[in-house]
Amino acid sequence: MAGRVDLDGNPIKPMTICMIGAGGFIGSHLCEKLMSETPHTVLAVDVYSDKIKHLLEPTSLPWNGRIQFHRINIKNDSRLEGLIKMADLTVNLAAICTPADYNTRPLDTIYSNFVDALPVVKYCSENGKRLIHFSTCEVYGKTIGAFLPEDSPLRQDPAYFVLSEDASPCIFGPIEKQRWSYACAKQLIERLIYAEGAENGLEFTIVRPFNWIGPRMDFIPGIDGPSEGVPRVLACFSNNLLRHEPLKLVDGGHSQRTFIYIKDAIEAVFLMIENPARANGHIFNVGNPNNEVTVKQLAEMMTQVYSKVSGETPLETPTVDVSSKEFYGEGYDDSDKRIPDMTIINRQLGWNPKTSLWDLLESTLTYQHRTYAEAVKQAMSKTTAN
Ligand SMILES: NC(=O)c1ccc[n+]([C@@H]2O[C@H](COP(=O)([O-])OP(=O)(O)OC[C@H]3O[C@@H](n4cnc5c(N)ncnc54)[C@H](O)[C@@H]3O)[C@@H](O)[C@H]2O)c1
Ligand SMILES: O=C(O)[C@H]1O[C@H](OP(=O)(O)OP(=O)(O)OC[C@H]2O[C@@H](n3ccc(=O)[nH]c3=O)[C@H](O)[C@@H]2O)[C@H](O)[C@@H](O)[C@@H]1O
Repeated sequence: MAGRVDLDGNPIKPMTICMIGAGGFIGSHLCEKLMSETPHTVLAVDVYSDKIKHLLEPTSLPWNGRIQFHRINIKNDSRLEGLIKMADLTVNLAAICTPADYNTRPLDTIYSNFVDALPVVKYCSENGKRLIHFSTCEVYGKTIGAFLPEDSPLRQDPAYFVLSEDASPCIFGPIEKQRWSYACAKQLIERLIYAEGAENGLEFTIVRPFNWIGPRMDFIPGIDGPSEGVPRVLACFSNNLLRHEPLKLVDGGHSQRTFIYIKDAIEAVFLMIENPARANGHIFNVGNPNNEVTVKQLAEMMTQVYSKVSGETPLETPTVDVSSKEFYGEGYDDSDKRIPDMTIINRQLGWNPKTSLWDLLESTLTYQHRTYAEAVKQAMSKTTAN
């Protein structure tokens, strides 16, 4: 750890980071890397700590004293401002960010992604503290190309689908499509942070993750989350594979996504944390444009990879189509395609993703199998016995 320097060759001083939402998927990976590779201190704020328990106990861990857990709900806790004041930097990850909630719990979604983030922005601005705020690629909504005729040659032109921070519009569906409650709340908090920067000098960085996936993402329904819960696609498909049931393709699985390995993405956040002069005032796409698939192709690849890591033969019919209304309920809508423009992050931080989709699925599904296969088997045999 000694002699660590930033991208401009300046020594990196140890800092204190207030990380809100540290107990979630991204937070757990960020805390892990900060503890093992840097001398920084983390004030970890969340309502849950299960995913970072291995970093908090036992007290003999080499980073003992450099990570403190604060069980705080940021909706209503006066201790938050004190923690932000104690820190050099605040990283805000707290959010409701599972699509199944956007149309079924739109109020909670808007409060979580906009209203609850307001005090965090305010405290950072008033106390002259730096903020890294987690937004989403969903702020782009749909591509311009989605509105062209199916056979238009312009659909192949990157100008109509590549999503760039400083040029692409944000295209959401009508209000009754409540899917967009999340994207709209995230967009408004981005605009507020940007305005705090412009009018009051807030030092900020906004991160727009593009489908980061890996171990510890969300939950497996009925095992470490509610049986009726609907997590994001990686956990939905993992759950189907663990239970030997067909993977459900919403509206045929034609939507396209680019998936990036969490460990590649965390490298980018690291560079932002330790290179404030290059990261402040910027909005960054963080994704892997080389890993594009349709959801149907993702299902097929996950089926193949899972068979390899588990040694189990895939089902004869590995997928089944389901309507979005049946799967998510009224008010669902979808982003058609998500290719991140990498120009700004390349220029500012020299960062590029490394891991192919096959490789990231192999390590992630190995983890899923090792962590959950036995528990799922036991839960299923109990259900059969009853
Ligand atoms: N994973 C991705 O690919 C992805 C993509 C786009 C955007 N994001 C954004 O990144 C952030 C983190 O995402 P994640 O995948 O780690 O999600 P996550 O749900 O695993 O983590 C969010 C954490 O915030 C905590 N939290 C929520 N409300 C809170 C509150 N009121 N008080 C205290 N803690 C609270 C939750 O308990 C959870 O541990 C979110 O803002 C999300 O919108 C993630
Ligand atoms: O990860 C991101 O970058 C962002 O996008 C996600 O949104 P989305 O990609 O639509 O969510 P997933 O649940 O991962 O679904 C991906 C696609 O798979 C489909 N899907 C999902 C689950 C399933 O079982 N079957 C299925 O076909 C969905 O309809 C969607 O088209 C979430 O909104 C956020 O976590 C985040 O902001």
